[in-house]
Amino acid sequence: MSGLFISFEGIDGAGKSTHIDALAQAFRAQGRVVTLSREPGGTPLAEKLRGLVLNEAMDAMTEALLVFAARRDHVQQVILPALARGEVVLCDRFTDATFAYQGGGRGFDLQTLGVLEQWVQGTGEGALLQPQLTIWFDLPPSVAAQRLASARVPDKFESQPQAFFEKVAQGYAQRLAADPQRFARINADQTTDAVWRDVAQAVKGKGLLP
Ligand SMILES: Nc1ncnc2c1ncn2[C@@H]1O[C@H](COP(=O)(O)OP(=O)(O)OP(=O)(O)O)[C@@H](O)[C@H]1O
Ligand SMILES: Cc1cn([C@H]2C[C@H](O)[C@@H](COP(=O)(O)O)O2)c(=O)[nH]c1=O
Repeated sequence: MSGLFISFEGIDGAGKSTHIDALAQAFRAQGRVVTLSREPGGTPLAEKLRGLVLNEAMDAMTEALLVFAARRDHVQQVILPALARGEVVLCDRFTDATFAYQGGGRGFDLQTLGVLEQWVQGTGEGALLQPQLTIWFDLPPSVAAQRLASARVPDKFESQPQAFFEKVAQGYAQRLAADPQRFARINADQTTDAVWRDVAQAVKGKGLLP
């Protein structure tokens, strides 16, 4: 069986985590082995870098370099081996988040991010490791802020103003426009059941679940 790589994206509080476990269960019910992971993070080293990125003040380039360093370790240690074993890798965020947060939100140069993407995810002869499917939970920043206000103490990104998340959302929209086949855009401003229905439909629509 060939490996399958799915990523989940959206602004903070968009509702990704709520559905990743449910999708893992759906794949396990089909007899698939599932690797659940997240970015930044997913390895001991990358989790240390996550702690820095989410808690320390730094400029946009430092943030970009740290998330790509974490990604390199994660890709080498976890994602590629799991795909080689034929597993389903469900990853809470991947490189689209860097283009959205560091590129869109922070305004860091997109061309430089493209070079780093090639370095970190290049698999030879110009090919790039990318998810087969990216599920983008699209939620207005005002709604996400309301959801998060009652959910947890905000980290460095979650404390950003609404205008930052408007730019992050534009960053995601640009990534979708550049690679529409890979993306499923989900209206996350619905009940949890309705969002799950759309998530399941997106995965089935790609022929990844019966
Ligand atoms: N459809 C929904 N309607 C109302 N509340 C929701 C919905 N989906 C998730 N929530 C709630 O919103 C909050 C954020 O959800 P969740 O943690 O799944 O988002 P997330 O995208 O994983 O966020 P982050 O990326 O910041 O970790 C949680 O309290 C969750 O219970
Ligand atoms: C991969 C990645 C993530 N971020 C930001 C986005 C979120 O605010 C946090 C991760 O927190 P989550 O609760 O696990 O969603 O990190 C980023 O700025 N750049 C990235 O590449």
